[in-house]
Amino acid sequence: IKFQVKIGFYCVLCVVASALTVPLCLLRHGGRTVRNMRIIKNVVRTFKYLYGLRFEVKGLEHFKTEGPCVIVSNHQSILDMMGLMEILPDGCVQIGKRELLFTGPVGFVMYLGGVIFINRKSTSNAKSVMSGVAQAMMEENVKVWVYPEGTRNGNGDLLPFKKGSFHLAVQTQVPIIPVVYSTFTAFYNPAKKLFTSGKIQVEVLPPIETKGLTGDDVTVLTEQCRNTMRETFFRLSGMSSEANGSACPAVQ
Ligand SMILES: CCCCC/C=C\C/C=C\CCCCCCCC(=O)SCCNC(=O)CCNC(=O)[C@H](O)C(C)(C)COP(=O)(O)OP(=O)(O)OC[C@H]1O[C@@H](n2cnc3c(N)ncnc32)[C@H](O)[C@@H]1OP(=O)(O)O
Ligand SMILES: CCCCCCCC/C=C\CCCCCCCC(=O)OC[C@@H](O)COP(=O)(O)O
Repeated sequence: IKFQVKIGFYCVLCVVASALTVPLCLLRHGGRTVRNMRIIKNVVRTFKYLYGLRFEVKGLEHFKTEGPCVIVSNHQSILDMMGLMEILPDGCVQIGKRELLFTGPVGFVMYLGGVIFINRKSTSNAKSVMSGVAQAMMEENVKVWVYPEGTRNGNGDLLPFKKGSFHLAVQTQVPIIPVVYSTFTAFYNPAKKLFTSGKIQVEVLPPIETKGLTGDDVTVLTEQCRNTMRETFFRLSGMSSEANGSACPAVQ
């Protein structure tokens, strides 16, 4: 029951905070713009105190690169939104599934913040949205945050990566900046109905340059980036990776 109440409260909090933030965004900037993300970020960053969550962040200097880039990170839960806002650089929009647009005030505030919605059920639609993103990224100098696993995954490992964000980076020749969050399983586990306070280690990794790469390099690039993120994920989570690809808690 306590678990459901905490998650329920999180959803209510998101809805109420969004409903209050929508007028702020409209009054401040008049409509959809990535500049609203600053307002949203400041609101969301207060949520962690209600849940006793702490973020320990390393590598923020890697965000200091000027100009557009593609940020990729692991995706464990709807709670990731707090981790995202904890470190989100200015001028950065996220790619989200289209269904999120229809969540009332939450969808509206995402829209106002510039979130780009994709239809995951249609590869051709998702690809054409991504090529629009490529153009906007370069013309409007924005960064794009993508969850390359394409869905939430709380199983203590990373899912295979979708290639859309890597195509995007190669097509625009911008760097990829990986961000890794340690596993939530010690404090948040829906299967065990566990949701307590906890600490999350976050690491922003050095940019991966894509200058000179072509579409033919995307598969290798995707795999290399995933391997680096996976190693970091296990290290930050205090786990050791096994040769068969599964993960187990380190014996310490
Ligand atoms: C104030 C209070 C506020 C309260 C809170 C409210 C709001 C907070 C505000 C903001 C927070 C926002 C947070 C948003 C989080 C949202 C998280 C999500 O929704 S995650 C789910 C959606 N995201 C993704 O899916 C991204 C990752 N997916 C991809 O990149 C995919 O590749 C894809 C582009 C979606 C396409 O996927 P699909 O499954 O259809 O196809 P494949 O990936 O299998 O690709 C098939 C084939 O095509 C090639 N390909 C892919 N993309 C391209 C491309 N751009 N160009 C060329 N080719 C492409 C790919 O390589 C495959 O070919 P092959 O197998 O031969 O290699
Ligand atoms: C009028 C309709 C009202 C509906 C009320 C909706 C209530 C909104 C509830 C919770 C808000 C939490 C918003 C956090 C945003 C985080 C986005 C997120 O993490 O989405 C999950 C998505 O990445 C992957 O989805 P799947 O794992 O594939 O599934």
